[in-house]
Amino acid sequence: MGILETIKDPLDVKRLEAGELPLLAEEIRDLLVSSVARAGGHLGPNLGVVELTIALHRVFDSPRDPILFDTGHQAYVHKMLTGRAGHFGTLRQEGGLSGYPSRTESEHDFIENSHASTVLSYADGLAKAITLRGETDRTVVALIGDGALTGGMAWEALNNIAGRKDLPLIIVVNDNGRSYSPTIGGLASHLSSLRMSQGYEHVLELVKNNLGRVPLVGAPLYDTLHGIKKGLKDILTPQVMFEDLGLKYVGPIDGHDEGAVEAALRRARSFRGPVIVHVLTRKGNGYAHAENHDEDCFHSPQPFDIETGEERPRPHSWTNVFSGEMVEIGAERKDVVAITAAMLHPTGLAAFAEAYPDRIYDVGIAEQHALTSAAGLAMGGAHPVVAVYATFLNRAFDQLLMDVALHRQPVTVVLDRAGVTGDDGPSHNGMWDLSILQVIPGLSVAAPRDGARLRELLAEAVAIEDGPTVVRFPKGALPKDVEAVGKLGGMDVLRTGDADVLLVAVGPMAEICMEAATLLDAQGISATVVDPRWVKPLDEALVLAAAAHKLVVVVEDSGRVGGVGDAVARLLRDADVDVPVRTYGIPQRFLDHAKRAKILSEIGLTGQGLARQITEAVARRSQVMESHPARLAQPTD
Ligand SMILES: Cc1ncc(C[n+]2csc(CCOP(=O)(O)OP(=O)(O)O)c2C)c(N)n1
Ligand SMILES: CC(=O)[C@@H](O)[C@H](O)COP(=O)(O)O
Ligand SMILES: [Mg+2]
Repeated sequence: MGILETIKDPLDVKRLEAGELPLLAEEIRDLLVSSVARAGGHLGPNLGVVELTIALHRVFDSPRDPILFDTGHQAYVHKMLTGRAGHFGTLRQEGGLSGYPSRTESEHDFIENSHASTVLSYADGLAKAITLRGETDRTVVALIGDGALTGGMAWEALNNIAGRKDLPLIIVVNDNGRSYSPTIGGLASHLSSLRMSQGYEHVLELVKNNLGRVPLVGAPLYDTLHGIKKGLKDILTPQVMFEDLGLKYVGPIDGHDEGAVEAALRRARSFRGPVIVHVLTRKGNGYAHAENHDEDCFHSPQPFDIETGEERPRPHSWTNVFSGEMVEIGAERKDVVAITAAMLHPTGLAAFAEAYPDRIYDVGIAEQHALTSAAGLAMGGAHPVVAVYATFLNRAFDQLLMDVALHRQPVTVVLDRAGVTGDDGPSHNGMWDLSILQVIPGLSVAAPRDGARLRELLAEAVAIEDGPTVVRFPKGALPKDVEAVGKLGGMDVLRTGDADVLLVAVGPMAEICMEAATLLDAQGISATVVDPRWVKPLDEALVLAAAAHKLVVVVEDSGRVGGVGDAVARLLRDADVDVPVRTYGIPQRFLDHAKRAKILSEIGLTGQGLARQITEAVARRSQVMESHPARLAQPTD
């Protein structure tokens, strides 16, 4: 029986002899590789924190000492050491282990939000609460990556934490030099200068070979080293930088030397005040295909072959089309520049970056900065294209509203992963943008239904110079192109029917609307299908189309509250067109992780599901009309 199988609780980790830990680490790595090879998930980040997480659970007493993870994608080892190793066969499966911390899974898990750069704020609050309650024997531990440390919230929190010498808080900076790609910016250069300098290698060698293993003498010698390090300040700037902030700094520590990490953590805990422990790790450590994976060290691979490291091929995706179109646009429009928030490859901007290296900006995990910097670029005569995952735009809402739209700046925001994403759980679904964007004056929003329309609408968006535009599309494989059979104002008519139902298909929902229309024929219900293309502002032609039908159905891959359906209902009400509007979309709740297709099916966003719901709506409508012939003002569904 392996060691890992015996770990039911962090106490079991504490009981192990130091000599057993390398074998435990090996078993953990084996389980990480086999689990992610089967189901996909975050391999590189978790391989990099094996020794670090073992040390955390040997030094601190989770959950009394809360151990918090920024973003949470690197918490698989934490899950294994808190009794869940046996569940990794269900990783990221519906009803199985979440790929992020989950409060319902374990008392050892605290933060479920996968949006980066939040952990220090949680830690600040938790540490204040503990202090207020006089629980002096507790310590809050926050693990933050070097990438997450480029996010503004992290510095807001650091500023607050530095002002409180009494907070029992240990900040572990997991510095592997990468987000997906190498981390950018001034902070990263600080950290990387440390890693690259000769003097640092000497310092690390000293730390690695002497202090970590000398329990009694280690601490004073460590202080001496710190003193010496002051003399090397041109080399060890992070210490200076953090200490200038008023924060104690311990490090840099070799994050794959479990003993050294343990010693550093114990030392940091003895300070009883906010301390930064700077740990150097390697993303993908221990699995060569991840270590040597140029793009992102197997940050979040598809299922793959363990022997060869070959990932399951990814289907031709919306992102691929966006990537190619951006290169085309970049050739024609020298004013077009692109901005990524540390996700150059995942958002498809790598090809643009290669073609136009002086017109790409990677701002780090800093979406707020990305949007306001884009406003500045636009004021300077550029047309920026900011590519982010839809859910991460939430963080930059005020910047889009007050820095971009208020000044009517021609910025194009491209939202990848719009709609249900699935595997990454509730905080990753792009189900908010069509609601929050409705309130932004002067902003136009396009939702392409297929690859051909993505190319067209992206070109239209970057041609709009009197205000901001948004183009949104979902995760995953492209559907077949659906050609229009006519036009209605600026809208595409995809199918003409009689007066029964007007189906308004938002973006990729066109595919299931066409399927539903065919199924409705069999029920004797005739549906017209239109694709608005631009869902904000809505096309006035929609009013006339609606007036000619008995029921309007809007289908959107976004939260129903305040989305396109509500906008259509408002448009018709304002035009005194008294036709009932039904909206089918994502229920306004946090969706548990599961495969995208499974979630869409469960919430009725399939051809069959739609046909069934519309049939029921038409039947309800008929009953109402029979029993109350006077048309009742119909609120939206
Ligand atoms: C606000 C936000 N933007 C983007 C992402 C996407 N994302 C997930 S992990 C990651 C990289 C994190 O890098 P780092 O903090 O260094 O952790 P590592 O993966 O290196 O352990 C990014 C950009 C996110 N989760 N949250
Ligand atoms: C943790 C995080 O935010 C990303 O790594 C996310 O898991 C990427 O998901 P995709 O697979 O959709 O790129
Ligand atoms: Mg990193």
